[in-house]
Amino acid sequence: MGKSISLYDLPTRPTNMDNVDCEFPREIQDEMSIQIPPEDYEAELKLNLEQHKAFSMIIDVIQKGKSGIFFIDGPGGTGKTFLYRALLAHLRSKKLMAIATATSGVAAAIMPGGRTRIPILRYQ
Ligand SMILES: Nc1ncnc2c1ncn2[C@@H]1O[C@H](COP(=O)(O)OP(=O)(O)OP(=O)(O)O)[C@@H](O)[C@H]1O
Repeated sequence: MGKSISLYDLPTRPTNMDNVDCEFPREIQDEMSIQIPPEDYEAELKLNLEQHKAFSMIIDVIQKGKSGIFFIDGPGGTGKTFLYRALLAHLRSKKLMAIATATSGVAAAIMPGGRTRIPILRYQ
């Protein structure tokens, strides 16, 4: 009681949140305003051979406008998240929508814009 909400280090409220005339619903605006960490742009240049192969395969399918499901597997610490971050940065830098979801909050938190639920899929 009596404390300011600003003391709780919460994410800042998007400035366009009240713009009801905006072309896109709030969830989509939120996705489009995700900040890409500079190191995630650089991750694309640092991918190892296997990461690069997966990266190219996935981006190629997207660029061709095809659909696909990819399963990335590997022992802990082998760079799966590193690859996801490179993919997210690449797609978002091209103004494409890339929704990062995970089944646990911890897993979601290690990806920029990661979330455990996807209300955005209500929109078509
Ligand atoms: N190509 C790379 N170049 C530089 N560092 C990398 C590369 N790939 C992975 N790393 C680093 O290796 C560490 C482990 O990678 P990452 O967290 O992506 O592994 P993971 O497969 O997702 O692990 P886990 O399954 O345990 O979550 C991280 O510090 C990451 O930054």
